[in-house]
Formats: sequence, structure tokens, C-alpha cells
Amino acid sequence: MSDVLMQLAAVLEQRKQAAPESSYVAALYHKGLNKILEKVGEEAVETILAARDAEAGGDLQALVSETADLWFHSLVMLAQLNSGPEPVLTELQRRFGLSGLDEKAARGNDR
Ligand SMILES: N=c1c2ncn([C@@H]3O[C@H](COP(=O)(O)OP(=O)(O)OP(=O)(O)O)[C@@H](O)[C@H]3O)c2ncn1[C@@H]1O[C@H](COP(=O)(O)O)[C@@H](O)[C@H]1O
Repeated sequence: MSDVLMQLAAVLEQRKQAAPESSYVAALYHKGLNKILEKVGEEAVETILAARDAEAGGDLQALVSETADLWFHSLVMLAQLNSGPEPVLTELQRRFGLSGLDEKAARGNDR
């Protein structure tokens, strides 16, 4: 699944060469980091509201869609700063590995 993030990141990188009027992402780059951060904030709020709605019996698909918007704009933010999903995935993997070790240690202590 992380392949999708890497492929999308490659497209986001290509959009740095595109004219602002030709692409949503190119237009965001052109508007600059403040506009991108504004979009990240906006999508975070929309994700929170969708989660509240889902808890109250609302549409789970709306939450999925808002979360996708949030992840997408976070990727644009990372690309604007010449980073990407890879270091984030590596950090998550490192934490997962650490927690795996913690669990093993805890099991060892039980014995
Ligand atoms: N995954 C996405 C994606 N997710 C969300 N969005 C856009 O993000 C925006 C969501 O924000 P809003 O709902 O606030 O919409 P808006 O009113 O148009 O935004 P503003 O004018 O307020 O900035 C919409 O315009 C969506 O189309 C995306 N736009 C593009 N992509 C991918 O990015 C790649 C490059 O896209 P282009 O730059 O359009 O070629 C493509 O491969 C797409 O698959």
C-alpha cells in the first residue's frame, strides 16, 4: 500500500515543473508554503468533523475521503520542503520495530 504513496510522491515531484494553471498541485506550489499549510489545517479540521459525524452514525466513507485529502495535502507539504513519504514511513517502521521489541521484552519478563 505504501507503493501508492511513493507513486503519488513521484507525480507531486513532476508537478514542480508544471505551469500553475495546468495542475492543482502546481498551483499550490506556486501559491507557496503558507497556502499549503492552510490546506493541511483545513483538511485536518474537516477530518475531525467527519470523525465526529461517523461516531454519531454518519457516513464512514466521508471520513475516508477527508482523511485522503489530509494525507494528500500533507504529501504536498513534504514535497514543497523537498521531502516525501519515505522518511515518514521509515520513522513509523522504526517505531513499529521498537514496539515489537518492547512486546518481546514484556513477554520475556512474564516468563
Ligand atoms: N490525490 C489527489 C487529490 N486529493 C485531493 N485533491 C484536491 O484537493 C482539493 C480538496 O480541497 P477542497 O475540497 O478545499 O477543494 P478546493 O475548493 O478546490 O480547494 P481550494 O480552492 O480551497 O484550495 C480538491 O480540489 C481536490 O481535487 C487532489 N488533487 C490531486 N490528487 C492527485 O495528485 C496528482 C496530481 O494532481 P494535479 O496537480 O491535479 O495534476 C494526481 O495524480 C491526483 O491523483
